[in-house]
Amino acid sequence: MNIVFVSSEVAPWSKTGGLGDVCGALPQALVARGHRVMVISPKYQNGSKADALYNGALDTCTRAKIGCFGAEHEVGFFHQIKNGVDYVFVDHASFHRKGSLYGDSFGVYGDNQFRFTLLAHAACEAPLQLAFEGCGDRYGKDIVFVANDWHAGLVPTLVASKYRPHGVYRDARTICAIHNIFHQGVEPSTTFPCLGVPTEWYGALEYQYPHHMRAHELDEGRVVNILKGAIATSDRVLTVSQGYAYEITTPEGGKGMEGLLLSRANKLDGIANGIDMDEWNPEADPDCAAPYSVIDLAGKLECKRALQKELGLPERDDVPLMGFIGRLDWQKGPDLLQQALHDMMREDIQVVMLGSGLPELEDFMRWAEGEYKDKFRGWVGFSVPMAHRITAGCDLLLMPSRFEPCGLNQLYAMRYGTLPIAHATGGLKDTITPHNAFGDADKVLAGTADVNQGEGVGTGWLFNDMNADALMWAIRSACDVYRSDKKFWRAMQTQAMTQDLSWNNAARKWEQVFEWAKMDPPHCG
Ligand SMILES: Nc1ncnc2c1ncn2[C@@H]1O[C@H](COP(=O)(O)OP(=O)(O)O[C@H]2O[C@H](CO)[C@@H](O)[C@H](O)[C@H]2O)[C@@H](O)[C@H]1O
Repeated sequence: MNIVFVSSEVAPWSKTGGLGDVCGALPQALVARGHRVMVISPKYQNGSKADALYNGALDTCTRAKIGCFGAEHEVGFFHQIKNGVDYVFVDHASFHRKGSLYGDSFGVYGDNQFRFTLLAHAACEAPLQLAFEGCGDRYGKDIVFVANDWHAGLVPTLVASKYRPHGVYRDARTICAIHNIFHQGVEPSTTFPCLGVPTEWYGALEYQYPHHMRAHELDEGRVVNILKGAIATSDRVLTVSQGYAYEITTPEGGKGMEGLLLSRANKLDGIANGIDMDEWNPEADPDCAAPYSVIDLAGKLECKRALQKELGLPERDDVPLMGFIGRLDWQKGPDLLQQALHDMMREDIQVVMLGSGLPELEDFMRWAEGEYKDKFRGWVGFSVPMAHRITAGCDLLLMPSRFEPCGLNQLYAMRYGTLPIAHATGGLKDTITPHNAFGDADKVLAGTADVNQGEGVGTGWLFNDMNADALMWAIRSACDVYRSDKKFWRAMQTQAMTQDLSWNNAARKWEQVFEWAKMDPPHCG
């Protein structure tokens, strides 16, 4: 199949979180399975040394003129092949600015709707227009589009409204891939004429907030919601775990989309993410102090000592060292660690948090470090090498997410023999097997345990209630095993490290969804 991913981020060129990781790695796994895959993303330039990442991408000299926001805008396309994938970067002045991908210290950019409208239009044109010199024909019209999150969400709506009625993309299918339903691309309904979507399709994008969410008596709560349009017009909807696929059909998890998603339940699937086995490989991780594997974990202790040293924590082998890596926002639940801090610090443990986000939580990390000098470190910022060192050097990884569509850090952690302690939600619940005190550690260590028959020991701890008591219960339970039963701990590490977390597994399931999409007639248009 010819498959075209559209995404606002793709690692290593651009990344603020898991979306970048997925769009960097999954396409390569699909290529390895014999597909032709293109990834389309903006060519961000912020004046830092990260701009050089795009040096390998060559100008295709193809330009597309995009009619939206009351004018015609010209975009360019840059192209680079990596591991068989065609990475295409859309070039426009609005992607060149200081700050991060979506905003700067003043908040999110006011023109994000414009920037990502351009991306979606450009992505629809690329398979028709781009012929890569020496690399075969155009992708053409018989393709599968994967529109990731709201930033790419106009793609299914454009295919249905602008192309199919004119006989283009009749054989193409569109998949709306939801990595996070929290962000939907919502703007006042008056912006609809700017989007370049035919007028009669307004209803696909319209969303009306319920009464209690409106500002005043005269506010009708009408908006254009790009993700809603994608869910309504795409041929299938896919999200990144089965648990989350269910949660988004409920009022608690759907963020207003639950009704529409329920109506499309027969076209909704959930597939847990895999991980990039080369980038996250404890046997060859250039950011870590020593290599190690499930056969010989000696290097993990060296990584722990090196991390303690780097952070200026007491270098003790016997103390459980716990990490947190993630955006400091409501989703990831760092405020729960804030609430539980004093209880945690009463235990004989060490904690390191890496993250950036809400200023009050960044300040909390700085304050906690001063308050608990021997036990707590807060690393404010975004550092991929540091994330690797924490993943390798810690004994446990804390993931108190309020909701988590899939989560990648717990997968990385398990590969590194670092056991996750997580809130039982979404993909965390799907991918972590809870500690089973009745499991057979000997069999797990010998590689003969039948995990489906209850012989597994588990790969981490899950707590059900989103409160400090539940978190502390899980932390104490984990510390208890860590201190009192080294063999059981080793067995849990073994079970965690020997799982198949590769993308190949997930890519096979994505392929199945593409096939189902191809079998059905187009949903719209
Ligand atoms: N300060 C920091 N320094 C260095 N690295 C940092 C960092 N903060 C975060 N990261 C990295 O960013 C990535 C975060 O990935 P996640 O999947 O956990 O979350 P995210 O919410 O961004 O993704 C959304 O999309 C993904 C992909 O589908 C889903 O798994 C997830 O549940 C959903 O919320 C990891 O690679 C992590 O190491």
